[in-house]
Amino acid sequence: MTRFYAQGLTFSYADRLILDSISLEFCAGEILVLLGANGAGKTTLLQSLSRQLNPVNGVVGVDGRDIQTMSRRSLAQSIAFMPQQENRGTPLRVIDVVRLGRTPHRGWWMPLTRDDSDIVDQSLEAAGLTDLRDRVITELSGGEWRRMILARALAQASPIVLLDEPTAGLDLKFQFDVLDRVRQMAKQRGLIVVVTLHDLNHAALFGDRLALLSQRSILALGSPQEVLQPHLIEQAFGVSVVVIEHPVHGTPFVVPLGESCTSETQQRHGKGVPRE
Ligand SMILES: Nc1ncnc2c1ncn2[C@@H]1O[C@H](COP(=O)(O)OP(=O)(O)OP(=O)(O)O)[C@@H](O)[C@H]1O
Repeated sequence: MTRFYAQGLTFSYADRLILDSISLEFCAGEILVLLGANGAGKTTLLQSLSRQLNPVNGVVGVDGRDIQTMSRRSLAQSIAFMPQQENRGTPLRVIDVVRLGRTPHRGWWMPLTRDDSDIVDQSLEAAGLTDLRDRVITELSGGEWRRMILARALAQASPIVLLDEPTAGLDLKFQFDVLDRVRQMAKQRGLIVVVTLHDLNHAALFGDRLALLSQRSILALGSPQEVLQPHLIEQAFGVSVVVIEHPVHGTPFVVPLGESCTSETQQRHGKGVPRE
């Protein structure tokens, strides 16, 4: 079983400290969701975990090996990363881009094996792209494009999958479909999945553990029930919320009340203030 961890991870842009000595241990079969306000450092953390960025201090380790010492190929065999943004580039077909996910396993010059093709097909299906496999990528919508980048990351079939806002720009159905598929894969294949999300209720539904980033550190780490508490959310996002139980799933369900939660606001929502 793969071991993946960050120890004392510190990152700065010039003299601006973004992450201050972050330590995390990731578990196989688990989805860990990174949460935090805009600019809290979620993408920076994911990029540091995948060696897109080099920390000024600390170590990211896979099975006891510092990722800084790994070859590009061996790193790509261990860690798949779905970026938040990417240039649209040349007019390839969707299937050609997803096939690129297999490169760390076969090299540029080797033809796809039957296994490679099966994995590509499964990844296209998981991202709901089977019908769009021959579409030229310059003709994709924003959401279709994001799903293609996700499919390419899944096709890498690495034991560690890092997804930066995989649901951004997706419609309601695909927001759920994609997270559900990723969760199934994490459980079936024992993957380590680290994902950034902005929707706290999606995080509660799909995350096994949540890490809430604030002020360059991890403010809270634990189950959705442990992390999605009003005082922690207010501290991280500056928004007052109430947290109720999801009527179907029983998970925490966060209802924002707004930036300044006055007794007047609460009264309007029928919370906390007794009627006269
Ligand atoms: N290339 C860069 N040069 C300097 N500062 C940067 C650079 N990229 C990001 N930053 C800063 O680093 C901080 C963390 O950015 P990051 O993208 O990690 O935040 P985030 O939590 O992912 O935000 P969001 O929710 O908006 O995606 C922000 O203050 C951002 O302005």
